[in-house]
This record gives sequence, structure tokens and C-alpha cells, in this order.
Amino acid sequence: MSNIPLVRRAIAGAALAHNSTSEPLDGSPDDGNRWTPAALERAGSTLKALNRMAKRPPVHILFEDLGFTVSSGKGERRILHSVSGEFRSGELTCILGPSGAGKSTLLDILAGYTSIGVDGRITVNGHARDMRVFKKLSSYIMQDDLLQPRLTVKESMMIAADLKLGKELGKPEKELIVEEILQTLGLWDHVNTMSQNLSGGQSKRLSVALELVNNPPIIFLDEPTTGLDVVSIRHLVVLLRLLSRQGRTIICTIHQPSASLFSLFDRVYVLSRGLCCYQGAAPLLVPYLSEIGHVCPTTHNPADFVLETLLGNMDASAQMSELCQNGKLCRRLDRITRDGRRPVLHSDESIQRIFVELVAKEQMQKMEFPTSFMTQFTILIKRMFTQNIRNSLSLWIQLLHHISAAVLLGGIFFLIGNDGNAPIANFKFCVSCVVFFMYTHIMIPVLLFPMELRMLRREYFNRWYSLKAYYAALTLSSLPFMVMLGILFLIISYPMSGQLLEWDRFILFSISGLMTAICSEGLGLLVGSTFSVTNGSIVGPATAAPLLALCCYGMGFGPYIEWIMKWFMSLSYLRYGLTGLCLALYQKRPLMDCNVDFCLYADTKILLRDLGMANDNYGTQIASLFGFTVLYRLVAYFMLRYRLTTEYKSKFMNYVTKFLKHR
Ligand SMILES: Nc1ncnc2c1ncn2[C@@H]1O[C@H](COP(=O)(O)OP(=O)(O)OP(=O)(O)O)[C@@H](O)[C@H]1O
Repeated sequence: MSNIPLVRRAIAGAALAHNSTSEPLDGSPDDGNRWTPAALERAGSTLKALNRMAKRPPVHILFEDLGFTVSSGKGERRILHSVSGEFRSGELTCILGPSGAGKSTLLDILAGYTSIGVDGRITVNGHARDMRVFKKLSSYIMQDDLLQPRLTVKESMMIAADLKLGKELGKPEKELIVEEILQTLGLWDHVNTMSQNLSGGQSKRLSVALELVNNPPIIFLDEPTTGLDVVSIRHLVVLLRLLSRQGRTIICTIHQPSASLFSLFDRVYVLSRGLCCYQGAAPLLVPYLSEIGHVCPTTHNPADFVLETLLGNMDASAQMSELCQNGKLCRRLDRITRDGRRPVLHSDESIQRIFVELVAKEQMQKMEFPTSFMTQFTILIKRMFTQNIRNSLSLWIQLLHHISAAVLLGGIFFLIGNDGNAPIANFKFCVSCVVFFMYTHIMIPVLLFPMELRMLRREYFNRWYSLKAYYAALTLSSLPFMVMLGILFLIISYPMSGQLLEWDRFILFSISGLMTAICSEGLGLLVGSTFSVTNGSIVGPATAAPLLALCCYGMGFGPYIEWIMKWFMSLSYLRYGLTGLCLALYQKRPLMDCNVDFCLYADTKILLRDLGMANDNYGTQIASLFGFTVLYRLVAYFMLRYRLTTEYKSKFMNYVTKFLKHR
């Protein structure tokens, strides 16, 4: 039996009880009436499903002299100035600071999201951070709520569970975990709501919920409370605190926590102007400030006070940073915390031993992701199909676009297909078909993929699936729609334009047209995965235009095309598409009808000669189109990999730096 209502009541009770008290900031004894950490821990024991999963070792993160520099045309700019600090398991830490202080930057670096321009040391349980292992242990909940718009809350959660938990748990257990998380975050009433219809706060909660599914030992959250109402904020922070009590290391940035919220955090890391101004127990922030002459009035929220102090006094950041040695003093400050306030889960030595064993185990494991390639591929292709089918407006637009374009082309080139006096017009029909397939399929990924890329970045970074599985699913998911709509276009335009009604010609014509479409989508994907929407919408057509010009070059003087132009034309995949279409229509064909005295091109051999296609072979055209498709998709894959993988970026930057140094 599910104990979900109990969970929700327990957490809500703990949060409300806390809300209704005016407990001192250094914590309160558990007197039975007021909220205390112990009361929260009792509530935590009701998180049965999540508790059952908490088997992984605690993780301590230590960073020393961490710096971050960005380079721009105007020179270098230092964002983080050699900050140090420590985040421990079993604690909920809040990174506080004025806007632009470097909070998100620090979180990005600690989570491994940013690695270029970073200097300093990061150790995990006393060992240099191994990103391969670290990524398996951590989740990063980013500021943007990037959700699959046409999936319901429950569907999104179950997909996350299937991808992140694999076969570790059965469907009933996964459902229980999903229900528990959704109940806890107040989303249970919206399980059947499409993500695109959720409010801002609900979307935020769902993006947090998705990353909690596998209950990772380290959770980074960038501004998780943005857009939430006070009650939801409290529920979320209470949940995070409960999770930390199970031995997790939870670090989040929060803009301006209220006083009661502030007291829920175990530790605070204050950043200002890229300097660490305080790191230590949350209750000790006020005494620390008063020791250095900034006395916080009793009625004041300590979080507001420290921000006001840092913003109001230009020297305060430097003064405070110097006092805490830019974060190096954190351990000493920590020891000042009175016994019993913070649960000590393991000694450092035992943690290190367990961790070494875990790292060795993880490194031995060949499987980098919780599920196999096939499982990821199946889940992802199902998700993509579901999303495509549910986007009915887009399907209707595409259907209308294909039908109207087919009718328009059929009308313009009406019944000219067998007219020996109008072969050039029929050639234009073939060019129009190439243009139609090209622009339709280049522009869709150019405009849509950059948006999808942001979602992919989040899921890929959090190791939901491999890029290969995603890319295979992406490549195949659009194929059925493309083929069906393309055939619909051809079924209308081919007979309307009066082409020979022979099945083999129609099939060859369709294959050439559809291969042009598939190849164009590959090129669109390459542009979409390399450029933003704005730049891509310029680069896409700008790339297509010369390819198009090259594909029609030589019309009327085929045998006299210069060798250099022939070479350039061979670089345009559209030339192969167009030649394929022309060969399908004109090869091995009887004389065309001629209603005037003389039709030069009634013999289609002469037409093919003057188009420069006399010596071309249909199979070669299709093979070349296939080759270009593979090439574009491979380059798009590597571009995507380069953009998503920080390791690739750092390796590339290292090579560049070495190269420049040795010159
Ligand atoms: N890649 C970058 N290039 C140039 N400047 C950057 C880059 N990354 C961060 N910055 C700058 O570093 C500073 C800190 O940015 P960051 O996003 O970490 O601030 P923050 O403390 O999270 O602010 P907020 O609370 O407003 O989100 C900002 O001034 C930002 O413009």
C-alpha cells in the first residue's frame, strides 16, 4: 500500500510547523510543539520509496583556489577569484550573493558543466574529481525549465524513471517513486496535465522532480525556487533538507531566501564579486557578521542583511573575503558549530574507503548509462513519435503545405510531362520539386533543433541517455512523416504535370525526391546543431542557394560544361537529386508527343545530352545522395557532441593552446 498521503502530510506538517514558529536561527530543541530538525527527520523517514534507494556513499566536495576566467575580444575577465570551500554530505547548502556575484558560475564549475577557463582544484572525498564517476553520482537542475511540452507530468516522470533507473526497479516501484516525488512537490493533482500547460512554478517543480527520480547522492540546483509561491518554496526546501538527511550533498543557489527559509539550510556560502565572503553554518552567519562590525538587527532577515551589507559597502566583500581567507576558513568555522546540530554520518576515513571502492567499481563497469543503447533508443523514439503525433497543428500545417505545393506545381506545369515542345518547362518542374524538398526539410531542423538542443543538453548532462541513442532516434523518428507527406506531394503533382504513368518511373522519381528530402534534413540538422536559430536561419538558405545554382548549371550546353564547374557541381547534392529525377523521367523513353513541325527534344536522349546528364547513371545518383546524407549526419553528430561535451571542448582547447605555444 502506498503511504503517499502520509508523506505529503508529514512534509506539509513539518513545513507549516516551521512556518508558524519564530524559532531562533541557531535551531531549536525538539519540544514536541515546534518544528525542529528532528521533526523533519521523522518526516523524512516516511519517504519510503526514496529512502529505499539511498544506498550510495556520502560525497564530500572540496574546492581550493577555484578561479574562472572568460576571454573576449576586449581581453580576459576574471569571474571567480580563487575561492575555496567545502560541501559535505548530509548537509543542505545555499549559495547566496548579489546578482552577478558568480553563484551560477560556481555551480556550473562544481557540477562539471563548465570546464574551460577554470583553474584550481576540486576533490571528491579526498580524490581528484573523476568526471566520469562524478557525473554518475550527481544531478544538475538548471535554471531553465526545459520540459517535453506535449507529455503529461506522469509520462515525463515515467520516461525519466525508465531511463534513469533502468531495470534496477520494476514498474510498480518506479510508479511508487514517481508518485511519492510528485506528491511531495505538490504535482500529484496535475499528473495528467501536459507540461506545456503547467504554470511557471509547476514547470519548475517538474524539472526538479525529474532529476530526483534516481535519487543521486549529489544534487546541484540553480535557483530552484524561482517562480514558486511561498508554500511551494517551503515544500521544496523541506524536501531537499530531508534528502540531505539521507546522506546526500545538496547545493543550491537562492536569490533571496526569507528568514524562515534561511534557517532550513545547514550551511551558507556567500559570494560577492567572485569572492567568498563567508562559508559556514547558517546559524553562525549573524554572529560572524557582528564580529566584523556588521550587526544584524534582531528583526532583520540575515540573508537580506548580508546582501544589503555587500551591496551597500564597496569594501565589505574584500573585508569579509579576507577574514574567511576566501573560503579556506570554512573547516574551522564548521567546528564552531555546537555538537548535535548537524548529523555526522561517517568519519572522513570511512567515507574515503567506501568512495574508493565505489570509484573502482564504477570504473570497472563498462556501462556508462543506467540503460542499454536499445532501451534508450526505444524509449526516445517512442517519446519523439508521441510528441510529433500530439503536435496536431504542426501536422496539419505540414499536410496543407505538401498538398497546396503539389497542387500549385501541378497547376503551373499542367500536363506538360509528355509534350515534346515543352521539355524545358518539364525540367523546371523537376527543379521545382528539388527546391520544394530541399527548403521544406532544411528549414525545419534549422528552426527547431536549437530549442531541442537546450533540452538535450540538460538530459544528456544528467546522463539520461547516450548521444548515439538520441541521435539514432532523432534520425529515424522524422522518417515516416517525411516519407508519407513526400509521397502525398508526388501522388498529386506527378500525374497533374502529365508525367508518364508508369510505376517504375514513378517509383524512381519518388526515391530520388525523397532522398533529396532526407539529405536536406541532414544538412538542416548540421546547421541547426552548429548555429543558433538567428544565425541558422541566415546560414541555412545561404548554404542552399549556391547548391541550387550549381545543380541547374549547364542547362542547354551540357556537353560543354567546363571541368572546374563539373567538379563544383559534384559537390552539390542537389545536382544528384535533380539528375535522378530527370533520369527517372527521360531515360529509355519513347519519343515525346510533338504538336508542331519539329520538336528537337522529342527524343529525350538529346534532352539529357543538353542537360549534361547523358552519361549519368541513376544508381550513382542515389548512392551519392546516400553518401551526402551520411556525411551531413555524421558531421552534425560530431558538432552536437562537440557542443555538448565539455571534455571534447577542453581537449580541443588544449590542442589549440599547445599548437599556439609551439609556434
Ligand atoms: N561565459 C561568460 N562570458 C562572459 N561573462 C560571463 C560568462 N559567464 C558568466 N559571466 C559573468 O560573470 C558574472 C557572474 O555570472 P553568474 O551567472 O554566475 O552570476 P549569478 O551570481 O548567478 O547572478 P544571478 O543571481 O543574477 O543569476 C556576471 O557578471 C556574468 O555576466
